[in-house]
Amino acid sequence: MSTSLNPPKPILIVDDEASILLAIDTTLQMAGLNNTITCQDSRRVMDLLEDSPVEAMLLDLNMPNVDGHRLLDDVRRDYPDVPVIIVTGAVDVETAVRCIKAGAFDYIVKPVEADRLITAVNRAVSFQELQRENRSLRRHMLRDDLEHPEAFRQIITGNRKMLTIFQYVESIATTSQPVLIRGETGVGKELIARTIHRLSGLKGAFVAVNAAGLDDTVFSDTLFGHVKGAFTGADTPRGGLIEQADGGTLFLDEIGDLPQASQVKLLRLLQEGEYFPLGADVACRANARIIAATNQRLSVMLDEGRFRKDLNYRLQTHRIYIPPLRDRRDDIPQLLDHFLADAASRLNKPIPPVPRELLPMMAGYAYPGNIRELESMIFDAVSRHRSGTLSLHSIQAHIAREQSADGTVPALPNADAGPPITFSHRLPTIRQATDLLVEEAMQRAGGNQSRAAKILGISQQALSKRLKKKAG
Ligand SMILES: Nc1ncnc2c1ncn2[C@@H]1O[C@H](COP(=O)(O)OP(=O)(O)OP(=O)(O)O)[C@@H](O)[C@H]1O
Repeated sequence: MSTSLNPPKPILIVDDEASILLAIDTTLQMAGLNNTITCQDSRRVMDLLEDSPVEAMLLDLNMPNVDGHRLLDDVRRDYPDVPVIIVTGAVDVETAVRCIKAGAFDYIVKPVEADRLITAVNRAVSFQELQRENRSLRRHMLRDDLEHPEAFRQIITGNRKMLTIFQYVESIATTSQPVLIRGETGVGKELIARTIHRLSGLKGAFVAVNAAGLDDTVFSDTLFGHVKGAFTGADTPRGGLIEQADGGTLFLDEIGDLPQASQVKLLRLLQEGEYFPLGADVACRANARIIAATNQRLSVMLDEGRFRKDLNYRLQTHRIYIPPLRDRRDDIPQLLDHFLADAASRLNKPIPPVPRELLPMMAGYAYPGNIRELESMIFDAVSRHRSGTLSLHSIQAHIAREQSADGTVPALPNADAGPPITFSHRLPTIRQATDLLVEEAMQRAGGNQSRAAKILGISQQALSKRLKKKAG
């Protein structure tokens, strides 16, 4: 069995027997599918469909007046997008084959088993979602622009790959299926998750849970809550965050850190739409869209058996990979302007003019912490700024520190201790200063031209030219 959020359109149940209508309706309601319409008079079905579009239809075959076979033909002809699930007492294979040939989506024999019914309805709802998503994707690919650019305002980018992600986000935002967002730390996974929620039209809240470092008990208590007496100190029952996300989005960050036992519970939540608060014997139903994120390579974790394959499979109905900043360096100038203005406004300062060297320096760095790192480098520099142009000192020191930490280049001695260059009374000529800089960079890079070029914020070819000129 799999679960769905309530579909946007109702499920129409048609049967001439009131008791069966009630039984089917109750089964769906108990499974959380409470957007239904029931109809006992088959003559009204086509009018009903004309008045209000439906997500899927459950149809009895043997009914007085208009029978199910005829209705199936009419619905397939006028509403070919509506999946029709036949629910009938007829057990013969010929009838089943005839219905499937006529375009029925599924065929269920009475007495109806709850699991079988819910699976069929969820399959029909997922099918509809997929259809909507396909249509939306096609629309977006053809349009090549965004329908709701305002929803992406907080995400600064002009990068082609990111814009394609935005189009994908628009096309999946309204489905209820889970989304898995992958990408290194600080690339903007939560920003994208929030944007999906904003575009989803869901009325409930966006609730974020970070799974990093939580053991199974803490994770379960945080997410699912507990009943009174579940553990020492649980004096009152408490609802979990899943309750707060009811009708909204639950954002599970750092999903790769989930302990195995919690992975099983999350799988149940995704598959059955159910969870157990700690200490409870009776399951509760959840109605939240799940978005998960990870900065880990799940493929490696899957191979090593640290992440469940079934959970991975269930989570990644929709997958988004956000590239690291070093793979979209064309965004750096825009981000720089944005974070300068943002830091100045938060610190209540005017936006400082920046030296020409800043951009090349920033463009040559690898940003292991991605956009969060860029943001904090700029904030730090602006907070230290007093007057004149922005000092590069803190930024240079940060880059040197990071590069030495990951072994890219040897550390700058006392990088934090003072201004990066001190001048004697007589200034060097530009040529002399450039030669000295190149020499120093080559020394710090241990003779490696590509590293030295990175330190200097120029291309390797440009450095190589300068070295040749110097030698000549
Ligand atoms: N394109 C962007 N434009 C503006 N700000 C951004 C952009 N991408 C990320 N940020 C900012 O960078 C910071 C990190 O973003 P976010 O928390 O969404 O990243 P993340 O990938 O979820 O990180 P983590 O894996 O560490 O949880 C936030 O302050 C966010 O506002």
